[in-house]
Amino acid sequence: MGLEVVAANNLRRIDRGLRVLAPAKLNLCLDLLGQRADGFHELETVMTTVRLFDTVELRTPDSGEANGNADGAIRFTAADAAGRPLPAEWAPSDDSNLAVRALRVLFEQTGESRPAELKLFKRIPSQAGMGGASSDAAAVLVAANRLWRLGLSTDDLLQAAAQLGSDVPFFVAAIMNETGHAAALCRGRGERIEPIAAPAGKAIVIAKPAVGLSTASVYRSVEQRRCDDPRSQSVARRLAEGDWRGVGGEMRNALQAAAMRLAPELRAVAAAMGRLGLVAHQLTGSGAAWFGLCPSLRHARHAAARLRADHALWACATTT
Ligand SMILES: C[C@](O)(CO)[C@H](O)COP(=O)(O)OP(=O)(O)OC[C@H]1O[C@@H](n2ccc(N)nc2=O)[C@H](O)[C@@H]1O
Ligand SMILES: Nc1ncnc2c1ncn2[C@@H]1O[C@H](COP(=O)(O)OP(=O)(O)OP(=O)(O)O)[C@@H](O)[C@H]1O
Repeated sequence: MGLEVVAANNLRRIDRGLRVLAPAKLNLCLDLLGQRADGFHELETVMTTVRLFDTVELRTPDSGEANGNADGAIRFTAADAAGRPLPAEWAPSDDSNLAVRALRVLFEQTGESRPAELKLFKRIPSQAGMGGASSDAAAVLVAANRLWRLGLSTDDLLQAAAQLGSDVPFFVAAIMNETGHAAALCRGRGERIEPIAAPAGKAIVIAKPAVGLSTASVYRSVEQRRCDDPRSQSVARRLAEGDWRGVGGEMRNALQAAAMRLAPELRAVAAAMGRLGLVAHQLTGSGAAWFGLCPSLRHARHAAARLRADHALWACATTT
């Protein structure tokens, strides 16, 4: 069977299965509204997907291979974009990978398990605040539901997603979108999503130092757990209007100071971004990636090339 569009350009039928593009996200604004009794933080954050993707392939094993692949058995492999074995610091290549855990959560929720072949190709850097693991998990939930016609509603999928992580529901909503692109104002732990009808195609440069940051450690190190002047709602309005300079004028990230204390390397990244003529720049999520809004894609490409050549950073130019 050849490639055939199933429902959207980010979800395609492949032999015995589905291939899904799992996008990265950036937090254009992140406000903390206090710490909750369960230890999590109440958030208001504006998230957008960007056109940098991991690829998830989910298949029903060939009947010839079914031997030893019992009902519910998951054969999982993880690789880089070129199909080479994944370095351990990128993501686990065993059952602890969030993509595998997503399949198990779905099997538990539906009471139905299937033999499955799951392949993950990573491009999104890890411990970057770009939601790579969360997006992979969301891609698995959407793919499994479609492939095996499990009949879960969007609400069921969002509920399964919230069990896997605070960012996972945002990605389920994004991947279920026609275009695979989404922006949203997210509240609660991050799982309450209010979509923003934002124009796509805005240019961005992203850079990450070699160091990664653990999300839990960054939240633990925050000094001010409630923002005096939350800006996410205003950034969401600017984004809906396509006002990139307006977004740049108001955006901020309440986790940035804590991330910079834990990874002092970020000072050099911020300084390098500051010399590139960007509209605005800041940390995404809990880091360690840093991004800048650019006046054009050409500008973003030039900026990424300089960040790679002059500062030896992982860097890419992309769009929302
Ligand atoms: C930094 C962000 O990516 C911004 O979008 C998210 O807030 C983090 O989302 P995530 O990686 O899906 O996070 P989870 O896996 O749910 O939580 C990881 C850890 O981050 C902390 N955490 C996360 C979300 C939240 N609203 N408050 C928190 O304090 C908790 O210590 C938690 O144990
Ligand atoms: N599919 C996966 N991809 C990447 N990391 C994974 C995956 N599954 C589990 N992990 C583990 O989760 C950790 C953090 O994941 P990830 O890179 O998505 O976090 P992050 O960039 O901080 O994203 P977030 O914005 O959600 O906080 C990694 O260090 C890795 O050990």
